[in-house]
Amino acid sequence: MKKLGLQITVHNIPEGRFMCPGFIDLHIHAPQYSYTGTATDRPLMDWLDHYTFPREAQMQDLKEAKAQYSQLVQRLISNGTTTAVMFGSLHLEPTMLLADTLHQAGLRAYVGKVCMDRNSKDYYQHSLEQNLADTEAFVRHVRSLKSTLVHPVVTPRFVPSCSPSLLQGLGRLAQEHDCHVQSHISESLDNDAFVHALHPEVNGRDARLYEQAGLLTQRTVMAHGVTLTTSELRLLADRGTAIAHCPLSNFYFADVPLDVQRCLKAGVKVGLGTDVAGGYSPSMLSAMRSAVITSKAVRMMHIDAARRAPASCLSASAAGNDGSASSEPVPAAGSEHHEGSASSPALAHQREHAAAQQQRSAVEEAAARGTLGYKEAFWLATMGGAHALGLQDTVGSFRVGKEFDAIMVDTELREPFDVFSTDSLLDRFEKFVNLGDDRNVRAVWIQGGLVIWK
Ligand SMILES: Nc1nc2[nH]cnc2c(=O)[nH]1
Repeated sequence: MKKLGLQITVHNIPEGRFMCPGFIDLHIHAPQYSYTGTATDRPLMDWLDHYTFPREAQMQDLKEAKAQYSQLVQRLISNGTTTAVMFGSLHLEPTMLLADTLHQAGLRAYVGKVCMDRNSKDYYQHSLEQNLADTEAFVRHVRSLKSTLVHPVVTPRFVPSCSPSLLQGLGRLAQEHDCHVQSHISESLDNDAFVHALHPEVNGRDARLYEQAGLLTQRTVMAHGVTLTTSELRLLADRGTAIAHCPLSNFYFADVPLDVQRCLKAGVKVGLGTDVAGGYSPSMLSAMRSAVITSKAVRMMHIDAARRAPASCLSASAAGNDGSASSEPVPAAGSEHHEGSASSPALAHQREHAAAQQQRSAVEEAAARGTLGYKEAFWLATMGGAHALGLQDTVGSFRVGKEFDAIMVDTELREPFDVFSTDSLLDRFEKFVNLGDDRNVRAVWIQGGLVIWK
């Protein structure tokens, strides 16, 4: 280093500590931080009206907003989050203040003013024109910070809150200003029912409305997507639109779990989000654990469905996934008798035997489905998020030429887990992912700058 004329201090990392890439939280609502850990008792549409809109509206008190946003940003960094994709609130000033707070703290962030022009109370919705004008003003404000870390995001809240004209206008703004887009898509059955009542012309499908408005782009991150159909997943993949998987909040709102492997197989980019306050933890370690548990639950559901499927379904599914006929079709139990058939006990026994065999195969097939482990969850929380944001050459892993967004993890604290001489470095890493918390995150760097040292 001296030869190169560089003044560099070399630090040796003590035994029991390691560095890893910082976490990328792909979906979080900043003005919901104050009630994180409470308000876990209502379904989505009710939860929004009852808790969320009133609390977000309180951000108009700029002193309160400053206090809450500063605390949130410190909490995120302390937990090892180095990039966050954030919803602000409906109002312009508090959301500009949020962007300023992120800029001052040095957190890498994509942040948006929330847009809503229907289906809320008057105190928490604006006209189409005001939403568009404020979004433009917000984009200009963030760009005026000249930050390489904080970027504006065009942010329609979700279809129930945004008229088609607003969606269209926001699609135009995103294109004109070359911005990222964030929203919610197909989050729950109550969302889908609401959208169906509003838009029977597109069969109530969020994806169709976003597509029509030009909001599905390669810079779009859509939260949830649990009820997306296969053709909608293909559409997202074609457009380069990513899904922010928010497994913890899905347990509360979603009705069905997101099958991450199905999304990845369809070519959709997937990362992880905390979805504070729908998700009650701001920690990405918690999001990783919930992602692993969700994928185990998806496998359980497949196994259970195979176990419960009546023989008639199994004989249909035994036709194979490609729809081709199986070599020995098994008439369904209780189906119309065929020539010289059920009267023979031997034939009935043969059918029962074949059906049981098919059921065993279906269960085995379901049990053989892969699930996410801690390594895959960690990948989603780092490289998955980086791909979702188009930052795969900038952050998410350690590679020459990337920016240094990193955390130093200490596993020697005896808190909140123990390590033993028998533990390898990989064991320590797995314990951190499964058992660790912010106490283990001893230092955080973003774009090479130290932002916390504890
Ligand atoms: N989880 C969640 N879903 C939403 N859908 C629309 N708004 C929200 C929100 O604030 N949180």
